Amino acid sequence: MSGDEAALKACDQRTNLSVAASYQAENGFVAAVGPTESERAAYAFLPRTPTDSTDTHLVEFAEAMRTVAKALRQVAEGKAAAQAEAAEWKCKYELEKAVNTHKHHSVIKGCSNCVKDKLEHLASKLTLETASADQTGCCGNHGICSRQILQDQCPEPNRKLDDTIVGKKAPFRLSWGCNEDKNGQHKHDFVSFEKGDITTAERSNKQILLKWESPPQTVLFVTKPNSNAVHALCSEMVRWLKEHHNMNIFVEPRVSNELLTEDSYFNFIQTWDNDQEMKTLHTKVDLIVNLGGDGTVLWAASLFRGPVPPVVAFSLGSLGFMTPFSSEKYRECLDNVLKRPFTITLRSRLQCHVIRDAAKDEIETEEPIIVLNEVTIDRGMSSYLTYLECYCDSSFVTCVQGDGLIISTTSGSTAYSLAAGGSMVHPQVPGILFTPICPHSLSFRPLILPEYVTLRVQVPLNSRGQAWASFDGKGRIQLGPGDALICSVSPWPVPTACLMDSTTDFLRSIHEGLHWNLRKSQAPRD
Ligand SMILES: NC(=O)c1ccc[n+]([C@@H]2O[C@H](COP(=O)([O-])OP(=O)(O)OC[C@H]3O[C@@H](n4cnc5c(N)ncnc54)[C@H](O)[C@@H]3O)[C@@H](O)[C@H]2O)c1
Ligand SMILES: Nc1ncnc2c1ncn2[C@@H]1O[C@H](COP(=O)(O)OP(=O)(O)OP(=O)(O)O)[C@@H](O)[C@H]1O
Repeated sequence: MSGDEAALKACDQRTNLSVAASYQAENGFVAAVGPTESERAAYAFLPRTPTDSTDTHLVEFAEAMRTVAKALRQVAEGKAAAQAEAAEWKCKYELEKAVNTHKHHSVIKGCSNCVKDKLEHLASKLTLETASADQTGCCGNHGICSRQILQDQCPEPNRKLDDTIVGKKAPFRLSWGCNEDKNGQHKHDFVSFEKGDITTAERSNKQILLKWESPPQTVLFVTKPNSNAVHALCSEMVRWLKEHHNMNIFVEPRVSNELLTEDSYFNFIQTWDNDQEMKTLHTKVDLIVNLGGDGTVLWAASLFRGPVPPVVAFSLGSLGFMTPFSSEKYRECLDNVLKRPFTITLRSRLQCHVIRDAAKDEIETEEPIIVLNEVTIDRGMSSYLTYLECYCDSSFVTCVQGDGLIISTTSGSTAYSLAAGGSMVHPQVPGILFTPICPHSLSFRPLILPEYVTLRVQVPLNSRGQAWASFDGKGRIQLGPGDALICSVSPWPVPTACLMDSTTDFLRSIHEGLHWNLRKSQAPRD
């Protein structure tokens, strides 16, 4: 029995005894019946518990319990803070490791600085508000602020065989609109305190434009399986891209087999054999072409745990919140995307770590699990309520008692979180959604928290049942009492090409996909 449980039991016993003793004393049969062990304890207690003070003792007891609860919460908060800090350090370590790996890779190629710059730019989470002027001059072109984030023009003396097949990645530039202030100076800082006055800088137009610096050369196809229509379209598009744009084509191993079985014409397509090769895809692929529904976009994103190339998603599913392009017009669309600047939505992702109680608070050594929609913690097969303690950084948020909890990105806000009563949020709003599933409480409204926080969801040691975490609806992991899940925004967003722009596409998807706020118009007055 733990110290807390012992304290609880002692308080409980004390209260029961005092109530029993006073009842017996008041009813005059204490002396008539032979004393049992508990009665003897009650007699011993009697001098200290006057019969008229039962209520006082109950109040004292409640206060003692509050103190115990407060102490326990403080301990848990301390633990949460330490673990959140550990998670943050782990993320920093992983980022640093990634930078070093790429640095090493590029030293071999004789180009250390450019790749390091690339990663450092990306690692800064594309913090566009605080970007410093680049060589072409910030706000140089008609108030459009731009930063070159990918530049790969260094000589590569030791190219590997597959590099010669694939060629090097096409450099591109990201631009976003911004307003200039009276002096023609654009304020990069989000908050300024010139002359002691706190002000937020004018909001920039955060619609981001991607412009290739040289033509992209390599496309990866990610396609929905078990669909004849998708397969036929994929083989037609691969042919077209090869014949009209002379592109290098990557496909998944499954699709490679299908295409090669179909026709030896497809001998030029490339694929990968193992996870290690898959992990280097982002260094070869300029663009991802996605054929399927939202689930296929989730799948494509899951292939890239680090940087993700821009995704052009053709709608071949039923809803299509993240798939704005029509497959009928694929030639026109791909011509545009390959040759002209196009707008993108930067969709943030969440990185999740599981901490096992048995592992003495150390984060599981495996890499973080990255989600584009959400991580869900639910009760699985258990018929008990889930009981989850939630912390935001080191502050206690709440205990979830219900079917579970969804921690969602803004892109995921139109998926499971929406079904559980969460708000729909524009994908470029920097936030994390905290949405309960069937909470057994009348007042548990969903929350939206800022993107910079670390969330921790803990299954308490005295939980009646297990909890289960699933990631974008897949890969369920069991969480036992004492286990915890830690989530924060990943530094690697998914850039998806827009049909129009981020806002127009978002509103279109909620109108067309969900018939949002569709109502017959009120009849005019007679
Ligand atoms: N009650 C629910 O609404 C519910 C339950 C479980 C899972 N889901 C969602 O399904 C997702 C997995 O999708 P899947 O395609 O692999 O499974 P799936 O094939 O079961 O499809 C689930 C549906 O969710 C839609 N969807 C997925 N992501 C979306 C998004 N960001 N915005 C709007 N709709 C979206 C899909 O278009 C599809 O119609 C999970 O991430 C979760 O969000 C929803
Ligand atoms: N390349 C892939 N490899 C393996 N599984 C995939 C791949 N692409 C998609 N899937 C899975 O196939 C399922 C269906 O895909 P998707 O959601 O794109 O199609 P859909 O259900 O027809 O469309 P919608 O989601 O719009 O209703 C999803 O569960 C998804 O995870």
